[in-house]
Amino acid sequence: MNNKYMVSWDQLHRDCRSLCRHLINLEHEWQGIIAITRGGMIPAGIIARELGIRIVDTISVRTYSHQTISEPQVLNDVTATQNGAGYLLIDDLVDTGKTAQFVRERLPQAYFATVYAKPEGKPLVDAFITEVPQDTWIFFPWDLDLDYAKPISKHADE
Ligand SMILES: O=P(O)(O)OC[C@H]1O[C@H](OP(=O)(O)OP(=O)(O)O)[C@H](O)[C@@H]1O
Ligand SMILES: Nc1nc2[nH]cnc2c(=O)[nH]1
Ligand SMILES: [Mg+2]
Repeated sequence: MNNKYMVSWDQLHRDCRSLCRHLINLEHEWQGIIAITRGGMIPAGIIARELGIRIVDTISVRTYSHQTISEPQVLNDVTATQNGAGYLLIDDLVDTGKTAQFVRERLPQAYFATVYAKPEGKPLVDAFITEVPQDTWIFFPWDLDLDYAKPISKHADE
């Protein structure tokens, strides 16, 4: 994928807090949160803090190896609930929707929210905050490093 969308820790925190405001406006008493690991873990932690939720479970699903998609694989299943009723289901993003569809089949009653969404996958989630184009790869702060940036003009260092 040629285009990149780089997310800083600040932006991630802001976008997670925007998602929290949406969730609070639903005025629902959540039983707990289920994070889809690994990507959903940091957003789920921020949401747990803002909403005062202390029960956080996980379902570990792997669909990608770097940027190559394959079939979703459950590496560790959720334990707290049968069908997700009363739970918030949190992932970092929905792209093709393959992971979301797979998890939804297991937890059909959960309220599914992601921080970022691409057009193909967005119909599969109940809520998201920021839309990113389909041809763009999202880089999260936990995958990035602070590094030297070359000047935009090729004459700048002369
Ligand atoms: O909508 P999709 O096309 O299915 O892509 C979205 C999924 O891909 C990433 O997970 P990944 O499989 O890379 O595992 P990870 O969360 O452990 O990094 C991301 O965290 C979502 O869970
Ligand atoms: N980090 C990251 N993981 C993904 N998994 C599926 N799409 C994406 C993406 O755009 N960025
Ligand atoms: Mg994931």
